[in-house]
Amino acid sequence: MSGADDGEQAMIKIGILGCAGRMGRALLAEVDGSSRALLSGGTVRPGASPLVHTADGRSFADSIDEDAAALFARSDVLIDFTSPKASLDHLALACSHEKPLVLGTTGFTADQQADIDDAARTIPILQAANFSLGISLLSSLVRQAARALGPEFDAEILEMHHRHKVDAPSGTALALGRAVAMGRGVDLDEMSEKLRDGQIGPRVPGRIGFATLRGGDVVGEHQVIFAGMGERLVLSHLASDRQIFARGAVHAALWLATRWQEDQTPGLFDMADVLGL
Ligand SMILES: NC(=O)C1=CN([C@@H]2O[C@H](COP(=O)(O)OP(=O)(O)OC[C@H]3O[C@@H](n4cnc5c(N)ncnc54)[C@H](OP(=O)(O)O)[C@@H]3O)[C@@H](O)[C@H]2O)C=CC1
Ligand SMILES: O=C(O)C1=N[C@H](C(=O)O)C[C@H](O)C1
Repeated sequence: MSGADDGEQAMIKIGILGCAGRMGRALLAEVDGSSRALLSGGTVRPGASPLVHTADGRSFADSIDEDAAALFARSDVLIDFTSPKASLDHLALACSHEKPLVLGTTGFTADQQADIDDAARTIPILQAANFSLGISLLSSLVRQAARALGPEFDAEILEMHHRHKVDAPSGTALALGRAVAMGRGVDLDEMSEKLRDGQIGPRVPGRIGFATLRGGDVVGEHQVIFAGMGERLVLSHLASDRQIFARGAVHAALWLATRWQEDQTPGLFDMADVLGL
């Protein structure tokens, strides 16, 4: 593809960190099928096989290995859906190579999140706990509902995911909790209630409750319940195909890389920035 003089956009080279995982494989398929992106390669954990198969039967082995630094060097933008520890290593590489990073990993501690916020002063980072279009819209609806209903309506957030998920509550549930807190003008850390067991007493007014379910192959389901006296408002999102997250992440990577090529300014962005919400 040429580019500049015929008005076409240049292809963006995307590297996939942790490309053998559930999301990594979905991302390989998505980048491979994109008309705007070239796959610059992927990483696997040291010692793991570099041969990766996607759900639709495609096989990838070229430029897949354990050398994350080399992948950073040959990519315009990197996408990371791994684990908090691996993501922090990748964050350091993104800073030293001055490359934009799309972060989909969830389950960061407050200290790890502070490191991400710091790095965003040097490079552009797009972080989202959920790359689906539906959740981006749901977050703004939840904020609006929380503002309109006030704390007299008890807010409870319920999520269910597949049996392999290792963090709880899900990053999306926490983001929806932040949307409730923002709508009410309170701090989620002060108001959240994540554990209930035994003689817990009546519900404390104003708290934002979380409940976690795990099982089978559930891709990702979230409900935000506003329970009042005599009525309940239930807002929900059901993901039935993991590919929606990969599609959103690749769209975000193209947006972030283009932005970086145009103005070289760092910052921490989310899907609302990409979608213009
Ligand atoms: N933001 C969003 O829209 C979404 C976010 N997620 C989040 O993405 C993350 C990953 O989820 P999922 O794909 O289901 O998990 P998986 O466990 O299937 O995938 C993670 C992959 O990362 C690999 N990995 C870990 N460390 C390294 C490393 N240092 N170098 C290279 N590869 C590494 C793992 O390898 P190994 O198996 O050898 O350990 C594994 O293949 C989770 O935090 C999840 O919550 C998931 C879906 C959507
Ligand atoms: O681990 C998953 O699978 C998912 N994780 C994300 C989260 O923690 O919110 C997003 C999605 O629901 C799938």
